[in-house]
Amino acid sequence: MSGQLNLGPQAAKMEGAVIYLFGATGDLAKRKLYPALFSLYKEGKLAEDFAVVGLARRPRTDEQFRADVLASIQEFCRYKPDDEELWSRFEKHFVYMSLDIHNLEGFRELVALTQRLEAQFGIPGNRLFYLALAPELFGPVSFNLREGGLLETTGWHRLVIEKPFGYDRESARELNAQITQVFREEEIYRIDHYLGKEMVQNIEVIRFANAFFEPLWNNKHIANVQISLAETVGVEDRGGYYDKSGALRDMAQNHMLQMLAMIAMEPPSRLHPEDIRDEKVKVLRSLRPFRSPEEVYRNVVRGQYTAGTLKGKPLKGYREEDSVDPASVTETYFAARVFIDNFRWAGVPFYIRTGKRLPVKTTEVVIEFKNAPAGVLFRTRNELAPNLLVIRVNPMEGIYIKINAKKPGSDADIQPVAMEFCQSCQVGLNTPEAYETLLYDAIRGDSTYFTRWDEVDHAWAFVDPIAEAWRLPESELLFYPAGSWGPERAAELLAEDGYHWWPVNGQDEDNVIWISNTK
Ligand SMILES: NC(=O)C1=CN([C@@H]2O[C@H](COP(=O)(O)OP(=O)(O)OC[C@H]3O[C@@H](n4cnc5c(N)ncnc54)[C@H](OP(=O)(O)O)[C@@H]3O)[C@@H](O)[C@H]2O)C=CC1
Ligand SMILES: O=C1O[C@H](COP(=O)(O)O)[C@@H](O)[C@H](O)[C@H]1O
Repeated sequence: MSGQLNLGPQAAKMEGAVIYLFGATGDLAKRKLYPALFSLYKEGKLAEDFAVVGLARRPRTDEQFRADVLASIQEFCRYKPDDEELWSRFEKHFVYMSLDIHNLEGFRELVALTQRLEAQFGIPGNRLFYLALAPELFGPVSFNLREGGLLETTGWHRLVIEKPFGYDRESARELNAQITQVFREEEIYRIDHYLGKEMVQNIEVIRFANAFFEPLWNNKHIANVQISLAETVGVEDRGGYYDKSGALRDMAQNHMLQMLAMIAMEPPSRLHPEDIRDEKVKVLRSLRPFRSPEEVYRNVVRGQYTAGTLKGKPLKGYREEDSVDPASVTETYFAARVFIDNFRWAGVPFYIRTGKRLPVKTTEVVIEFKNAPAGVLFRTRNELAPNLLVIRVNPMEGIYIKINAKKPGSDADIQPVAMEFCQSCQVGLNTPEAYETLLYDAIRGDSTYFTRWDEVDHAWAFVDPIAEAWRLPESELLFYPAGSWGPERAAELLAEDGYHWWPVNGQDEDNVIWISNTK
């Protein structure tokens, strides 16, 4: 039922709803959620039958709240609110109520406000509860929504929750037990914003809508898979959260394993949310677990940035960042060699890495194919480069394939040629933001690109032994200067298997010829 892939007769239907934004004064609402709502409205994806109730403890009048929303859209939205008539229609849908989520009486008052909004905007009793709150508040909000009477409605009700979903498997299970006392699994939409990205959703299309990739998509033809999620930013003003989380929990447990699952899953029998998620779960269940701390140390790299420079600008080390423990051992870099123990992928290493304060901001997936049979043809020529399929997720979007071809005018010298489809160059960088896509899907009831509980549970099962091994005194934290590519050990991981990390972000070896819709 995905809007992106399956807009057929069974496409999810857009219905009006009251959207309750818990955490309305917070950073996420400001940077992502208000801009997403405005873009949806501007593009006509939200009609007039909706209302947004901003909820947080701070006092705000409706007017102040609307001014905050306007400021956030001016700063962060891909559309500017310069059409006054459109803006004045849009802002009327926003109201604010000061509410401490522990105050049950306040939830009862919210019922009265809801009824007024439903009547005013002709909303048929549908309610979307978006929790842009710290996870420890998810349980109490859920209980108070039920006890306060907000779930007694003639329409649907859905709960959208932010990451992190737990700190480890046990805490995730506790959290899930709390919210499932109130909401059914199919009413819970767990956000992983990477699943809302155009090119992550495009993985399915590239794989399943092209005849020539899928037959090669296995251990007979693929040598290794590399997933890089590099960031130039440090921890910014989120040091308090990040120092307790680290790259493993912040990025690997969710975004990286989700991308890995999309690359590795079997074709689903239908493009139905449950069928797709069933296939992803099978991948996560097949991840080879690290059975001892030694296995973790052999296959996983844990790094932290020290002071360095990026584009000539001096940068502090992680331990000097605001709200970070000066003796912190939290990792800002994570890399691992991972295997999927199933028939399709047996023996194929998946190398995954993520880090803060790396030289470029980029998310890319490289599929490296096995070489043509060695020594049969062209053995006297220069060494052949392997074929690559590269999926560029973020911020540039597109794909390229790298093949070998004869160097024109030469004596049949062979050179690599990269053929690129740069999607963002063609449509501009104005593709929908992940949060736009996901909010739209949640309102339409399309859960394809939200993580189901069993996915989260299996991801924690894989990650927990790594975190446990890192707690032992013999675990080594490697340091890398800000602005570098991370600890050298991450390169050794691949070198041990005869591979190397392919350059990302369109950088490449000098001898590659580019054929691109950009150049
Ligand atoms: N910011 C980001 O980029 C990302 C955030 N997330 C997740 O989103 C969630 C929110 O993050 P973020 O916006 O950054 O956090 P902030 O700390 O900026 O905002 C928290 C919000 O919660 C409200 N709040 C806190 N306690 C209560 C309470 N008892 N009753 C009612 N409201 C309360 C605060 O408002 P007030 O103080 O007025 O009550 C504020 O609006 C977290 O789970 C985070 O991990 C996930 C990915 C990215
Ligand atoms: O979830 C998170 O993602 C961001 C990176 O997201 P992107 O869309 O900008 O690639 C990361 O900076 C943050 O630490 C993490 O919580």
